[in-house]
Amino acid sequence: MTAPLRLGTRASALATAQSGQIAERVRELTGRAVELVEISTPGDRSHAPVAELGVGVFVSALRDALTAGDIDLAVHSFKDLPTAHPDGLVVAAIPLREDPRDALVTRDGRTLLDLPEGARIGTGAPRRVAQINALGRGFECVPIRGNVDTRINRVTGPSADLDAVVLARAGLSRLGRLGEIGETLDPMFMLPAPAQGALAVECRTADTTLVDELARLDDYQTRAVVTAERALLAALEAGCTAPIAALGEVAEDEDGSYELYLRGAVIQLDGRHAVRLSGTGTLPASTDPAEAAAAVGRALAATLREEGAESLLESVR
Ligand SMILES: NCc1[nH]cc(CCC(=O)O)c1CC(=O)O
Repeated sequence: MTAPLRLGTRASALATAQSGQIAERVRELTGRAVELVEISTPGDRSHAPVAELGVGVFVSALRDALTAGDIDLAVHSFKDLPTAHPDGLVVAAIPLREDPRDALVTRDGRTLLDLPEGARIGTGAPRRVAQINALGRGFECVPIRGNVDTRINRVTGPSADLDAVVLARAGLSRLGRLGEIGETLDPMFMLPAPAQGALAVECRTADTTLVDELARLDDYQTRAVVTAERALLAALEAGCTAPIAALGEVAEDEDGSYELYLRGAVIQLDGRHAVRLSGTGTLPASTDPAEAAAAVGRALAATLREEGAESLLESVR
C-alpha cells in the first residue's frame, strides 16, 4: 500500500476545481490515491493588481512546497507560469487544453455589439485592455481583481457597477459557469494569452516513477501549441502581464505529421498600434514536438520584432 499522492492547490474555487479534475484523472490512470493539500500564496492574500505583484506570484508558493517535499504534484494554470523553469522540477504533463478563447460575461446575454459607447468593461490584463481599445468602440476598461465569482458579481450582482467582464472561457468551463457568457470572443480580434486554457502538472524531476505515470495525462497537440506560444512569449522577453497574445492550432497531414499554425500579436495599450502576424511549421509525427514547436514560436517572435513589436513593448515596460 503506497501513501496517497499529495496534490498541492491554491484555495480559490478555480484552483480547487481544476486540481480536483486532475486528481480524478490521476486516480483513473494510475490507480493511486490522491489527496488535495491547500497552499496559500501571497497572490491570494494581496488585493494589488496582478501587474504590480509581478509574474509568478501564484506559482512560487506551490513550487516551494514541491521542492520542500510537502506535496508531490501541483496543477498550475499554464498561462500564469513564468517562462523560466526552476531546477529540480518538471512539467510532467500538459493535459488536453480547454477552449483557449476569452469570453465576455454580460447581463441578459448581451454581446459586444450590444454594448453602447462608454460601456464599462472590467479587465486589468494589458493584453485584453489593448485589444478592447483597438476595437475603437469607446469602451472604458476598468481594472478588476479577485476570483471569478467576485468579477462576475461586478456585472450581475446586486451592486453591479460594470457592463461586462472579460474572463478566460476555460476558467468558466471548469467552474460550470459557461451559461453566464454573453459572447465568446473571436481570436481574430481578441487573441488569447499564450497557454490560456491549458494546465501544467508539475512534480519533482527526481520522482521518476511519478514523472512516467503523469506522462499518461499528456496531450501531444496541446504540448505542441502551448510550447510554441510560450516560446514566442519568452523570445519577446515578456511575461504574462505584457500585451502579448498568441494562439497555436494543429492540423494533421496525410503523412501523419502535423502542421502548426501560430498567430501572434503585440498591441499597444491604447490600441492605436499593433503587430499581428502568423507563422507555420511542420511537427514530427511520433517524436516529441517540443523543439520544432518552439522553433515556430521563436521565428514568429523574430518577425514580430522586425515589424516593430519592440517599440510597442517598450511603451509598457
Ligand atoms: N490570471 C488568472 C487566471 N489564470 C488562469 C485563468 C483562467 C483559466 C486558464 O486560462 O487556464 C485565469 C482567470 C482568467 O483569465 O479569467
